[in-house]
Amino acid sequence: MSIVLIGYMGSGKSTIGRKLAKIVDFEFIDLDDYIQKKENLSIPQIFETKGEIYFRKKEHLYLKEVLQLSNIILSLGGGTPCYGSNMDAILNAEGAHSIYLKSSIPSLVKRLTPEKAQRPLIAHLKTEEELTEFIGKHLFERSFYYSQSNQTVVTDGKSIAVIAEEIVASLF
Ligand SMILES: Nc1ncnc2c1ncn2[C@@H]1O[C@H](COP(=O)(O)OP(=O)(O)O)[C@@H](O)[C@H]1O
Ligand SMILES: O=C(O)C1=C[C@@H](OP(=O)(O)O)[C@@H](O)[C@H](O)C1
Ligand SMILES: [Mg+2]
Repeated sequence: MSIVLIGYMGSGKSTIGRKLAKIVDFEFIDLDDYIQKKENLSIPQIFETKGEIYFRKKEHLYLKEVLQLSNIILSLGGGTPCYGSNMDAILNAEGAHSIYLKSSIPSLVKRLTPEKAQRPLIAHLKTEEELTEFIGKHLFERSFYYSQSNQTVVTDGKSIAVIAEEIVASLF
């Protein structure tokens, strides 16, 4: 069995995935890290030099690759389930259990403000108001995909450790 973490940028996929993998002693794969290693470029460099469409093509290719693996905790990028046939591939992958880490707009704004620069889609947004407006619209569009996950876990007001333990308790 594998666990696939889904959710908007800043929902905690990478941080919670790493923690979860330690608890259950599964291999941890962060799809963004996987792409960066395979392409030998950082995510901002890929967007800057090759463009978003190239990134989405590689994201699809490597998603299919890692979905073949078992006993992994897989943290996706925020956009992964929202392009092409990716969400269907996740839902149909054998032994994969998908979890949507659901976070409110204010929580996302708070977590993403200090980390905007590493995320090309929001790096240009200057004020808290701009970030709030962008996330509100973007999350509305993407929720259609996220909400197809097998399970939803609300993250607001919970620490990383509490969320990881909640997931473990719900699964085993
Ligand atoms: N539940 C939480 N409580 C407090 N901080 C959090 C929580 N979830 C994530 N964070 C913080 O938000 C930032 C983004 O988390 P990250 O795991 O990179 O999100 P994602 O991979 O979903 O974009 C990190 O600094 C992380 O420590
Ligand atoms: O939401 C998105 O489209 C993206 C989210 C990022 O991952 P995180 O959700 O881990 O920040 C990364 O894949 C890329 O910057 C694009
Ligand atoms: Mg991440």
